[in-house]
Amino acid sequence: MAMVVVTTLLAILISLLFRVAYVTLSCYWLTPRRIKKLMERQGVRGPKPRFLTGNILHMSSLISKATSQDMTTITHDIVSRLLPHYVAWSTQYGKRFLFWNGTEPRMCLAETELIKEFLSKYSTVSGKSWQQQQGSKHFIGRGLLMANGEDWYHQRHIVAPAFMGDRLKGYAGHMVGCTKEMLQSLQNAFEKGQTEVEIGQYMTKLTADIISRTEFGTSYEKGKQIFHLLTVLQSRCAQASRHLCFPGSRFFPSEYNREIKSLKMEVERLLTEIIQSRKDCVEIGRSSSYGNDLLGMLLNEMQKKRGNGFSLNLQLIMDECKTFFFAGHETTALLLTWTVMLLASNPTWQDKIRSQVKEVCSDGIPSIDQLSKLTVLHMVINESMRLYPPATILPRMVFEDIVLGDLHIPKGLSIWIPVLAIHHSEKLWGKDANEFNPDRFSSKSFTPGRFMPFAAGPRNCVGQAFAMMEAKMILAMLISRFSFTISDNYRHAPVVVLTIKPKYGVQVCLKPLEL
Ligand code: HEM
Repeated sequence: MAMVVVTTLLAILISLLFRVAYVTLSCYWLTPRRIKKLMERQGVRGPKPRFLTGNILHMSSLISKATSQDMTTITHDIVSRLLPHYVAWSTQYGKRFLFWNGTEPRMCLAETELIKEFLSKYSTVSGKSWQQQQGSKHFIGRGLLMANGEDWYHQRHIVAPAFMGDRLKGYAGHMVGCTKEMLQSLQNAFEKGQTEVEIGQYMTKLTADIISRTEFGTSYEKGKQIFHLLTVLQSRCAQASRHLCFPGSRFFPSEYNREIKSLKMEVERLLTEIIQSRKDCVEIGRSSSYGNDLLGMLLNEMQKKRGNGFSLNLQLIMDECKTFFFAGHETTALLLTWTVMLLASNPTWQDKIRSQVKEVCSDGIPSIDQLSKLTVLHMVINESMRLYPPATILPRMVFEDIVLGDLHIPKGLSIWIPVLAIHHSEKLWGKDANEFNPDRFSSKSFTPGRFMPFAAGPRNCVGQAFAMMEAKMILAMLISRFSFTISDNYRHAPVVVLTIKPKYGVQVCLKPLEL
C-alpha cells in the first residue's frame, strides 16, 4: 500500500516538474522564437539577440556611451543621445524592427499611420505586459495604468468622470492655492539673497502638493507622507526591475526585495487608516458623504453595487490612489521644468506669454474660462512636450492575433512606439524639427498621429485635461510674478529614467516683477 502511495506521489511530482519545465521553456524560448520567425517572414528583422539577455546589454552600453558626457550647448537634438539604439537599428532595419528585452521580443514601430490604427482600434486587446506589471506592482499594483482587458475598461469608466467638466473645474482652487505658496517660497528665497534656484525641485514639490490635495482633500498631510514613501518605493522598484528579465529573480530574498516589501506595507497601512476614518465618519453620521476629492469619488463607487460583475475593492482603491500620484505628478513636474528651461533660454517667448496673460487676466491668476484664451502659452506647452515628451516610449503588448496594415501581429508581441523619435522626425516636422518653434502649433490643422505626448485613442492619458489646466495655471502665475533667465550653472544633460529628466536639474536666475 505504502509503495503505491509513494509511486503515485512520485508520478505526480514528476509530471508537475515536466509541466513547470514545459511552461518555462514555452514562455522563455518556444513562444518568443515562434514570434521571431513569424515576424521575419513578414520582413521584420532586427539585431541578433543573446541568450537570456537579448539585446539589453547592447542597448545599455549604447545609452551609457551616449549619455556619458553633458551636451556642450543647449540643443534639442537629443534622439541620438537618449535613444541611440533606436537610431542605430532604425538606420539598419527601417521603421519597424524587432529587438529583445531579455527573452521578450518587442517590435519598434515608427509608422504614424499604423500607430494611429493600432492605438485607436486595438485598445482592449492590447495592454501592459507581464514584465511591466511586475516592475510596478509594488508601487501602483493593478490600478488603471497597469490594468488590462475588461478590468481596464471598467476602471476607466469609473475614473474618467473625475477628470472632466465640473469635477475638473473644482480642482482649480487647489492649483491656485498651492501655486501661490510656491511663488511665496521663491519670493522668500530671493529676499534672502538667493537669485538662482533649481526650478525642478520647486515644480516637483508643487505638483505633489496639488495631487495630494486633489486626491485626499483634508487628509492631505497624511497623503504627502504616503507619497514620500511611494517615491522611495518607486526608485527601489526601478533598481530591482533591472533583473526582471532573469527567470525567478523576483523571488530572490535580496535587500531591495525586503525593503520594497516593508515600504509597500507602510504605504498601505497609512492608506487604510485614511480610508477607514472616512468610512467611520459616514457610519457614525459625522459626515454625509465620503468627500469631494478623488478618494471620496472612489469610495462612493465602491458602495455602488454594479450589475456588470465589476466592483472596486479596498486593494483596488489603494492601487488607484497610488496610480494617480505616480502617473500625475512627475510627468507634470517635468513638463513644467522643461518649459521653464525653454522659456529661460528664449526670453522673447517669455515676453509674448507675459503680455498675453496681462491682457487676458489683470491679476495674473487665470480663471477657468480665461485659460482657453492663453493661446501663446498653449503653443509653448505643446512645443515643450514635442521636444521633451515626459514619456519617451509607449509600450503595448498584443493579447490576440491582430492585423495591422500589412502586418499580422501575433499574440504575445510587444509593440514599442518611440514617441521621442517621432516628435523629432525631420520627415514629419520639417528641417527645423530640433528647434524650439512654438509657431508650428499656431495652425489648428496639422497631421494627426505625429504628436502624442499623452498617447492617443481610448487608452490615452485620462489626466490630460487636468495636466494641461495645471500647467497653464502654474506657468501663467509664475510668468506674471517673475522673469527668469537660464543660469551659467545650467548643464544641459537630458537623461531617461522612465521619463526624460534634466540630469542636474534646471538652474534659473529669477527677478521679481512689479505686480
Ligand atoms: C504632462 C503630464 C502628463 C503626461 C505627459 C502624461 C502622459 C501619459 C501617457 C503617455 C499615458 C499612456 C501611458 C501608457 O499607456 O503606457 C498616460 C496614461 C495615464 N495617465 Fe497621464 N500624463 C500626464 C499627466 C497625468 C495626470 C495629471 C494624471 C492624473 C492625475 C495622469 C494619469 C494617467 C493615468 C491614470 C493613465 C493610465 C490611463 C489608462 O491606461 O487608461 N496623467 N499618461
